Amino acid sequence: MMSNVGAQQAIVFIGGGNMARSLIGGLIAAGTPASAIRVAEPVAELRDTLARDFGVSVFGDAIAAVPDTGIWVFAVKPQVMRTVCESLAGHARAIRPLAVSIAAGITAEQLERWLGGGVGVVRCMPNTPALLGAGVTGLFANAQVDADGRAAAESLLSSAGKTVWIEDEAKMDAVTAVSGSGPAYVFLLAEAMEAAARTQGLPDDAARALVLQTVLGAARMLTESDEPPAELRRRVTSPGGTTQAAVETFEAGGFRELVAQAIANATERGRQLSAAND
Ligand SMILES: NC(=O)C1=CN([C@@H]2O[C@H](COP(=O)(O)OP(=O)(O)OC[C@H]3O[C@@H](n4cnc5c(N)ncnc54)[C@H](O)[C@@H]3O)[C@@H](O)[C@H]2O)C=CC1
Ligand SMILES: O=C(O)[C@@H]1CCC=N1
Repeated sequence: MMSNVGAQQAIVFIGGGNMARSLIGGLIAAGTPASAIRVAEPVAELRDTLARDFGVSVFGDAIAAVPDTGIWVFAVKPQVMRTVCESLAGHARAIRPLAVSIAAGITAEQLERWLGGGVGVVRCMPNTPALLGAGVTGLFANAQVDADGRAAAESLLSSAGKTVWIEDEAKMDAVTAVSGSGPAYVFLLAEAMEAAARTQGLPDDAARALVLQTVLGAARMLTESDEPPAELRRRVTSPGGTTQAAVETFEAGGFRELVAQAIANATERGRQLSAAND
């Protein structure tokens, strides 16, 4: 979907790190003019790269960057969010921006309070495939956000991939644990499969090519066929064959319970990030 955010109001990213870079890349690729995007980032090297790669305006300090902007995207770590928001509260009262946060754990109530109250907040959780326009983002809007604000946030994040609105904010920590962190689980599986392939004597480059294309092919089957994962798995698994030997090993080792526990722990860490940084 084409982004039309840039045509309406300037966007400022507060924090120009990894996720901001992914989102900015997505916005530019979707047609948002670079002139509509500003980035406040204290690290000079990151500022220079963003300006060079995307042509966006860069600032060392958020206070200098926010005037005349309609959308503030908070892309700093949860640990610094309170300080950053409080430093902008005066400007938030004057400008009444739409505040969009991508920070794990930090709640819309916290963001609104730190910004001085009466601010529309959309709490989002994107993921790194945003860099390729292949991400997915969960979004939650507080009561101050009107239909136009929802549309603006959705347009912004849809440059990064698919969007899913979450009506119960308490579930945003689960979104973070499933899709925000999720790419890392797939990368971990790929790492483990590559190492195992080498253990079985495959050369490094062959191990890598076999694993990467298997992950890509399986992801495409998951998303391009109508079959559920269990059915796709069943079709690979010949009775008494090689896949059965592997899958039985996973099951015996508690693979499903381990995944459930990992996602439960990640969800709980989101809650802790909120409490610890209040
Ligand atoms: N990395 C990921 O896969 C995802 C990260 N997130 C969230 O995105 C946020 C950013 O994460 P990353 O991009 O990975 O971290 P990062 O560390 O790459 O980026 C954060 C940036 O904020 C800058 N910063 C620090 N203080 C600042 C200030 N006062 N004003 C402006 N900028 C300031 C830092 O210099 C840094 O470049 C976090 O809150 C994280 O929870 C959300 C979804 C996925
Ligand atoms: O690990 C984290 O806390 C962030 C949020 C989701 C992905 N990275």
